[in-house]
Amino acid sequence: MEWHIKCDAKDIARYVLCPGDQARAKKIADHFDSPRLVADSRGYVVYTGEYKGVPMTVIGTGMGGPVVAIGLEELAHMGADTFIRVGSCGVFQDFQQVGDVVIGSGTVREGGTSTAYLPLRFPAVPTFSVLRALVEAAEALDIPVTVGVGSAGDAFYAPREDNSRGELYQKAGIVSVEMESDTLFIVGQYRGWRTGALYASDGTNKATKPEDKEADFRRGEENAIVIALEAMLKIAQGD
Ligand SMILES: O=P(O)(O)O[C@H]1O[C@H](CO)[C@@H](O)[C@H]1O
Ligand SMILES: O=c1cc[nH]c(=O)[nH]1
Repeated sequence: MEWHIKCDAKDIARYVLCPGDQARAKKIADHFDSPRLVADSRGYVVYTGEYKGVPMTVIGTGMGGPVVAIGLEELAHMGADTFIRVGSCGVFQDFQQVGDVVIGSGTVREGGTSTAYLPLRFPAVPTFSVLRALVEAAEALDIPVTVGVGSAGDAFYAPREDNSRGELYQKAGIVSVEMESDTLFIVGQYRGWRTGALYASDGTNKATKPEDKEADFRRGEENAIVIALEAMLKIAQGD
């Protein structure tokens, strides 16, 4: 029995979707046939079921690098080896709207947890086969996505002296800001897991917001969920 995620290893699938938001984990599990809540401890909620015949697990980790590292390490102890983060993000580019889906091709490492695994000179990037599966799933579903480099760090409400960081990231073409992909990619690199990540834009960092931000975000969230599920299905079918 793992220390934080209390369940039987036979309740964990090899293929894992890992949002931060526990409510999103339930939404993902609702796409499974016969989803079962297999663990609910220390803020982690874990469901296992089948998606189109393939056993999959979804974990709502909560926010930030430490809980992702602990949660996924314990799932890996129980046999998981492929992880797709289904997250939300803020954005930097003028063309990006609330509800857009971003697929991460890399992450600027601003969080602390990943540095306990590999120094900052290691790039935080997804596994190519997972990135490709995500892009192909989006194309097959005819859902437009932005593929690009994002950023992830620990401090959602960090005080900023000025907007120089935002201006730099906009100029450099950075397309997302969230809190877990740096940890996911680096811990995965170190442990030999396959990882990928996509995010629904909540537009937090945009100056102009659409009238109905909530509805637009929820549409993007559902799009990210179905892209992730279809990508994971293709990965599993290829194994
Ligand atoms: O929607 P999730 O997956 O939680 O991701 C984003 O949302 C949280 C912040 O609001 C952070 O966890 C950030 O990474
Ligand atoms: O970390 C995050 C997540 C969503 N939106 C943001 O602006 N930041």
